[in-house]
Amino acid sequence: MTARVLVLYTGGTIGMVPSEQGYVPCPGFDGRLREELGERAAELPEYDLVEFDQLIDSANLTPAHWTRIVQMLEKRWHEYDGFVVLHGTDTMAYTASALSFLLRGCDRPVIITGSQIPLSQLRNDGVDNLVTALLLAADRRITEVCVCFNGRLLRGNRARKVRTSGFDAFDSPNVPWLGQVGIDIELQEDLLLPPGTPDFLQPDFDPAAVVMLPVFPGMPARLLEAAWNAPGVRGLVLQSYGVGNPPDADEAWMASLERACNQGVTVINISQCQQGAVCQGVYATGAALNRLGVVAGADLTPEAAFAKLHVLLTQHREPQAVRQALAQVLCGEQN
Ligand SMILES: NC(=O)C[C@H](N)C(=O)O
Repeated sequence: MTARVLVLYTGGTIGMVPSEQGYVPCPGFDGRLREELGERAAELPEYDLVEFDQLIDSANLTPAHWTRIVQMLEKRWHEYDGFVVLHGTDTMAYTASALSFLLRGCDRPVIITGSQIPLSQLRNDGVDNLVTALLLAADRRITEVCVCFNGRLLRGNRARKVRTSGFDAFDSPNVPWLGQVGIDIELQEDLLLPPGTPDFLQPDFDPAAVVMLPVFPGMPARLLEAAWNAPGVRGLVLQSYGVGNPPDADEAWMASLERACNQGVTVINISQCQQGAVCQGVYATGAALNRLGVVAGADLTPEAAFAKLHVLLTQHREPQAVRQALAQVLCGEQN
């Protein structure tokens, strides 16, 4: 029996066409793709393609789009062996992270891809990325959300966009790739997550619930205050220095952070470094955060920390419960 794959086109460069203002998403991707693939389509897994009613440049992504994607997949989950989500690269890592937390108990491949140059252009990376994604979406050894780009298979919640214009735009700086595509498709089977039993979440996200802030030298306390004290904010992703160090000598700044924690805002601390983990306590500056109840975000990427906090805030009301859940490893997102 041949595998059947559902492709969901959400927008992004892969299906864009030129306009006077630059590239814009364009409906009718299925027809353009089948024309491009021609007879080669017969060698691929059988696929159906559905698209968002409103295609987006992924710069316009909001958390509501994550729920929309889950709804569209969930409705057809048992009709297909695997799924490809075509997405813009700008916020692909956010969506890959969010889907990994929302598609709880995932038991088949969900491969997210896109491209740096549209399929409509002579020289493009869209065809290759899509063909590889289709083949991987038919591989039942994969039972998790992955990003596939330029021959790399990455855990979705570990992936980051690391280049603006190179075809090798995605990497997972803190963990090895799950697979590599050269002459052969090589999967690191020992690294893949085991299948679960689907129990998907389709939350009604409050887009205002989470803010993310990098610390910078001389950052005024009032900026921190304005961020966490804005209406609706229940979570703050703080991107501190090195192994998780904030400017603890700034009393007003630390007092603001303490007020945030005391007023029920869940704060997770991650590093501005590309690689490595937060360890609050190596330095006295970082140890100050332990006293306030700031969650140490281990080696989470900013995208995964943001998405994890958003999802957990829809599941738990009590800040203490959110903090406890944040510290757990849910689907390979942190060590
Ligand atoms: N390469 C891309 O897909 C970039 C585009 N702006 C997007 O994220 O939708």
